Amino acid sequence: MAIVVAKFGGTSVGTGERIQKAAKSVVNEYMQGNKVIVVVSAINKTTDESIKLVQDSMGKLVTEKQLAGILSMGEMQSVRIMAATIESLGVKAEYIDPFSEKWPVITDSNYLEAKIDKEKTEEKVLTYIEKLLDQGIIPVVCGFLGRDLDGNVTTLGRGGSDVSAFLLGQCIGADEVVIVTDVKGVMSTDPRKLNTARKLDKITVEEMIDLANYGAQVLHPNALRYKDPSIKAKIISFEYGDLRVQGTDIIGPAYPEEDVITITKLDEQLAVLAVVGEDLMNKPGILSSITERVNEHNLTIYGISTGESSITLFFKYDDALKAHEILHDLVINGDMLSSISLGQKIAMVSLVSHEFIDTPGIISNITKPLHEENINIVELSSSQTSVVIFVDWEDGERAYNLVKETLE
Ligand SMILES: Nc1ncnc2c1ncn2[C@@H]1O[C@H](COP(=O)(O)OP(=O)(O)O)[C@@H](O)[C@H]1O
Ligand SMILES: N[C@@H](CC(=O)OP(=O)(O)O)C(=O)O
Repeated sequence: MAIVVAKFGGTSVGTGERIQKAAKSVVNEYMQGNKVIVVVSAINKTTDESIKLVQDSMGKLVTEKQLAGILSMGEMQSVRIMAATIESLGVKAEYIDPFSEKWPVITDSNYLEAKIDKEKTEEKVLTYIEKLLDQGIIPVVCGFLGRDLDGNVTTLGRGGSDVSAFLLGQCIGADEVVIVTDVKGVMSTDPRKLNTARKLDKITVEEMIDLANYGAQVLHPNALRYKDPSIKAKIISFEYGDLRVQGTDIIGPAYPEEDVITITKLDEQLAVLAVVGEDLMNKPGILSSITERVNEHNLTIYGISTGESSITLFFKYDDALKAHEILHDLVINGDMLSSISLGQKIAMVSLVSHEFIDTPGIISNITKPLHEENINIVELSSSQTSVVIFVDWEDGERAYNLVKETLE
C-alpha cells in the first residue's frame, strides 16, 4: 500500500468538470489500495483576482496579515469543493484548512512568505494526517497556506501549493508526490513562450530547481527542498484524469537534504588565461569565436567571465598551455583582440546550496573571511544556487578550509 500525495494546481480544478475528473483520479488511486493525501490550489485565477480586488479597494493600505487572510479564501473554497466531490463518489474525505484542529503546516508569522517550521509540521502530520489515512479517509489539504503559532493564517508565497505537497510528502514518508497541472510535464521551455517546446521524460532535482529559479512557473523552486531521493515525483497533465499517466519524472536529489551546502575544492591545478581587446562588450561573436576554437581541441573550460576589455577563462593547467597557443593564433590573425596573457596557477572552490537564492549576504559571508586572511580572489562567479571562487593555487587549501569553517 503506497502513500501518494496528489497536488492539483489552479487550472486542474478550474471548472466543475475538471474538479470531477480530479476527484475521480483520486478515488481511482484509493480504490487500488493506496493512501492518498490531496493538496489543492485555489480555483483558476482566484488568487490573482483577490489581489486585484484588494488593490482596487484599498491599494497599499492593506496589511500583510489582512492580505494573507483574504488570499487564503481561494484554497478554503477549493478544498471544500474537492472534499465534497470525492464524497459524492462514495469515498470518505475531509477538508483541512488552517482553522482546523488537524491543520499541519506550521510557520512563522511572515504572513506572505512564511517560513515553515518543519519539526512542528511533521508532528502535526504524524498526529492528524496519518490517522485520517489509517481510517481510510482522504485528507484534502489547502495548498499555499500555513498557520503561525498564534493561529493566524499565513501563505507560503505565490505558487506555494507545490511546496505544501512536497512538505507533506516528506513528513508522512510518502512513496510518491504527483503534481497535476495544465501542461503534459516539464517542457524544454515554457510552451506559452515557444510552441516548439517538447516534454521531457525526466529531469533531475538539481536541473528542476535551476529551471524554476529562473522563472519556470511549473514548479515552485522551494518545493524540491522537501524531496528525498526515495520519494518518487512527477509532473503530469490534468487532462487524462489519471494519476498513473506518464509525465515528467523528477529524479534525485543526488545530495540528501541534510547536505544543505556542499563545498568542494577541485584537486587539480587550473590556470587562468585573459584575452584582451578594446570594447569587447560591443563585439558580437567574440565569445563564440573563442569557445569554438577551444572546443575544436576538446579543452574543457572551468570558468569564463567577460568584462569591458578582457575575457578570462579557466582551464586545467596543461589545457591552459594549449589554449594559450590556440587563442594566441586567434588574437594575431583577427582584428577583435589585441593580446593574451597566461596567468598564475589557480585553485577552484565550489559551493552549491539551494538556500543561496534566499540567503541575503551570502557572497559577503564567503568573501569576508578570505579578505581577513589576505587571500586574493582572482575571480568569483555566482548563480542562484552556486558560487565558484578562483584563488591562487597556494591559497586554495586555506580558502577551502576558511569557507568550510564559516558556512558549515
Ligand atoms: N519548462 C516549462 N515546462 C512546463 N511548463 C512551464 C515551463 N516553464 C514555464 N511553464 C509554465 O508553467 C505553467 C504551469 O504552472 P502553473 O500555472 O503555476 O500551474 P498550476 O496552476 O497547475 O500550479 C504552464 O502552463 C507553463 O506555461
Ligand atoms: N493559489 C496560490 C497557490 C498556488 O500554488 O497556485 P497554483 O498551484 O495554481 O500555481 C497562487 O496562485 O499563488
